Amino acid sequence: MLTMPPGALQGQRSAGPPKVVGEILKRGAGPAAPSPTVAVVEGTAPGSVEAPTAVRVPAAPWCWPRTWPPDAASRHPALPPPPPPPPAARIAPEPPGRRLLLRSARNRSRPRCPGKRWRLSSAAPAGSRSRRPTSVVGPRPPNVSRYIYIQTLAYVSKSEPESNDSPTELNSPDTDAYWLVHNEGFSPVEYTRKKSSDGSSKVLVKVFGGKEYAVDEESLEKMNSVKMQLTEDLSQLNYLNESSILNVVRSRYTSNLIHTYAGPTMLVVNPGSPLNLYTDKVMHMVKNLHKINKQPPPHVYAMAQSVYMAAVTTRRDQSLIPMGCQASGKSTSCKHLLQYLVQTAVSPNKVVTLERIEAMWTVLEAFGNAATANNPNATRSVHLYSIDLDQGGQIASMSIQMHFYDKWRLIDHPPNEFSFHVFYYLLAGIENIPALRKELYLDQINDDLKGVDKSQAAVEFTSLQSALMILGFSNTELKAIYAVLAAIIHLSHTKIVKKDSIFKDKVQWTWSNSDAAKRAAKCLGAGNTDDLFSLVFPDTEVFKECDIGDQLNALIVGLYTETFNLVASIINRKLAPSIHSLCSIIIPDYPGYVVKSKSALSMFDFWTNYLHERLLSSYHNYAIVAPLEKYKIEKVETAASYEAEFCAEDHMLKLFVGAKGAVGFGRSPSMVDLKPEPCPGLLRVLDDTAGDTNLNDRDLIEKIQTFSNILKNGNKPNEFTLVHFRETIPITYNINGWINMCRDGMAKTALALLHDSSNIDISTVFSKNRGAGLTSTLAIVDGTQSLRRMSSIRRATFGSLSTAATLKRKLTCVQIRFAVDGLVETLRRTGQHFIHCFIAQHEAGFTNRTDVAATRVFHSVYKLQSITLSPNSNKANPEPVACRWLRLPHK
Ligand SMILES: Nc1ncnc2c1ncn2[C@@H]1O[C@H](COP(=O)(O)OP(=O)(O)OP(=O)(O)O)[C@@H](O)[C@H]1O
Repeated sequence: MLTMPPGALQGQRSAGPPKVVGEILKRGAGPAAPSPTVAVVEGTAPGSVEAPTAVRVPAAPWCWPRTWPPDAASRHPALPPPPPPPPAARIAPEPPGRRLLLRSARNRSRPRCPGKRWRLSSAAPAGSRSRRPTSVVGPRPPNVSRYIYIQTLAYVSKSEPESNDSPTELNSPDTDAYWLVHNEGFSPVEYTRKKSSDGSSKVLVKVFGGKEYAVDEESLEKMNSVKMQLTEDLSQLNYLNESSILNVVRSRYTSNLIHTYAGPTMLVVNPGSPLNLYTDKVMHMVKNLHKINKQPPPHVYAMAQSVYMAAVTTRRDQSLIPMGCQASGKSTSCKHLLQYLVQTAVSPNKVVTLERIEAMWTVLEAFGNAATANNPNATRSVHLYSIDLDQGGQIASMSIQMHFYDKWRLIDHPPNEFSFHVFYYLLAGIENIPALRKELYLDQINDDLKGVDKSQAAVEFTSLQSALMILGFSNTELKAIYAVLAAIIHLSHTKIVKKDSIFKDKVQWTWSNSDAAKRAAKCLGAGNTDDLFSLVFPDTEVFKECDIGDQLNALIVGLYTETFNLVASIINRKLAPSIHSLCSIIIPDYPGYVVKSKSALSMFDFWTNYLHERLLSSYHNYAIVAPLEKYKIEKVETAASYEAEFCAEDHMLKLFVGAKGAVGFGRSPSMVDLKPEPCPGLLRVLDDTAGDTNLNDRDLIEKIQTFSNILKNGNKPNEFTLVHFRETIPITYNINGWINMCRDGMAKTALALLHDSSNIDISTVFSKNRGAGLTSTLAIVDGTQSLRRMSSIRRATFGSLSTAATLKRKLTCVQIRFAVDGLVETLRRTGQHFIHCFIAQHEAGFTNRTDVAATRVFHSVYKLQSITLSPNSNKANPEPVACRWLRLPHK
């Protein structure tokens, strides 16, 4: 279980930049540096990037056309097109009053637009080109130091985006430039003239300084002025299309500007290596800009500040939800958000301090993170951080909820991946504590750290220990936790095998490695090996041969789950005293989804993707459905096609939860309904199959295969494919062992074993702790203000266990469904704010269309929001470009 290939731990914390991004950075990033071939893609993890057919991009943006692939002409054979229809203005200009109304609504929910605000308050005469009289910032407030004030002024002057509302600019020759979208990416071209000789719809475009091509008009996207290249807010773009959005994000990224506003949400591109962006100075700057009523440039700190202000002014719970694939930077963003909040809303009682937050992070990473193929420090558990604010807007307390984690990783994991960090830390670090090592019999384990950077792991163990001390773990608690971890390590060295028996008709079982079993029994305080065996398998006759091994695995999982629960509950004890709080800021951190993987994905990835689907649905509702509803009420005209394209039914959610369950997703509670339904969802099929003890994996795949036509069979008989995220990312799952994983037989046994342990430390600590062991799958740690307010999770999980569904509810799969429902419902009740995290993929051309699935998902939202909400929408032709991505075939 714990064996690691060489170099396993070497890359963890000190991993440096992911390979791909590292290569980009090596080429040099900065305004003066040549633009690297970078497309911003979400969904391709660094480790799994396949180098696409790269489009070579010269240094200056205006030379990009040379990258046009040689076979482009054959793909777009030159045919004379008919004259183009004038681009239809899809959105009627808003009446002035209504526009104001909309803008004010937008301003409430998002950071203010600096340019607009400045022009409104400017004393400059009409038509003046002077951009910034100092009066805009106003006199220095008494509480702002002169130094900071001057610095801030200088910063504001630099960060002011280029003015883009002058009609002359909009009609500049720049606007004759287009992006030509092709299979390899997008290239800037000059629109020349229509070809109509053969009556086809092809148009002639000229690559800057190069050849002419006849292309479909549909493949052209209007280019924005070059001045908008580094715009801070995508909604400020005059022409919103996928190429322009990617071009801005890409250009900003190469200038080390990794944050970009996109209406009320924010995009963050993972720089891959630490940038000097998260310093105290930046934090002060964001705070000071806020004090002088000025919108800070895009930054996660700015996002945290606006969410904090929303919580304080509305007294309503707010949430900040990072979204993205594996290694896209979600956890890093969460850390920075927490860091800013803790330093801004200083806890008066000193309960929540930066030191404790960092310690909490270290502990949770050790227990809940693991090295995967895509990320050496991948989050493998779902957490919800809740910061509770008091009447004065200061932090009263903080709590974490741990929802579910990749417990199956304890038993088995892909060959190039590892188990949870804590095991390696313990094995390496305990070498420096010989007495404890001997006490836990870990001196007899010598192969688990083969190839591991032991010194690095030992350093991590030291910091884990100091973090545990900071969080108030007592010596007894530490000893109990280490003992259970050591027992898990010993149990992983043994199996259950058949024993030679004198009774021919009776099968007898024993430990394959009785020494390891003995050590485990001693660590757990469970007597000798026979005692442990009879505790785990009270009646071996009822077990089938294949189930015996599963019982042992389930015991290991049960023990680790209880330990993880205990850790979470002790952290909460320290950070969440019973103090009255008014509202909370909630930040979820959860594993990212995997887009490209060499092997089919596991059940945990299935659940993670389900969670992502649900959050994407919430986001979709927040960003598209809700604004459209508002327009309807306010009788603002919008393009009908938007509704058709964006508000279409979400087939994937319907597939997951059935037609009935999918109704009202994102807007109304959608707790799992266990009553029979004619068209049950995929999750129900899983529950039903796992609930029937006579069925196995083969039955499950049979049921799945006859389930729906949008669900495709994988390459192998035990695989199936789902096209996730609004039908953009196909993901293949391998269902081997799913049914056993769903049946959680040993949770109670593990808890009972710990409670009845003859090891006083273990029995005291585990029976004393209330939060531990409520269920084996999720730890709902009780007792804090925010949790009392957000009772949905507890109700969903523990309510009415006497119904006929009780049995089913004990299944792991049902518990995870409840956990996801509860989590999404908790977030739904708050004011939601989203941060989209992305990975830059080098050598992807300007964008590899087949890889930008998530980009397709997110940009459409900005297109809609920006065009309908942007003050620019009636100044130039906004030319909403049809969403081709919806029609692109998957490769
Ligand atoms: N803003 C940033 N600045 C510097 N490095 C970053 C930033 N964001 C992410 N990284 C780096 O990228 C790597 C992956 O980040 P992180 O673990 O936060 O991703 P994640 O989305 O949480 O991944 P997973 O879903 O696998 O948990 C880390 O090594 C981290 O240091």
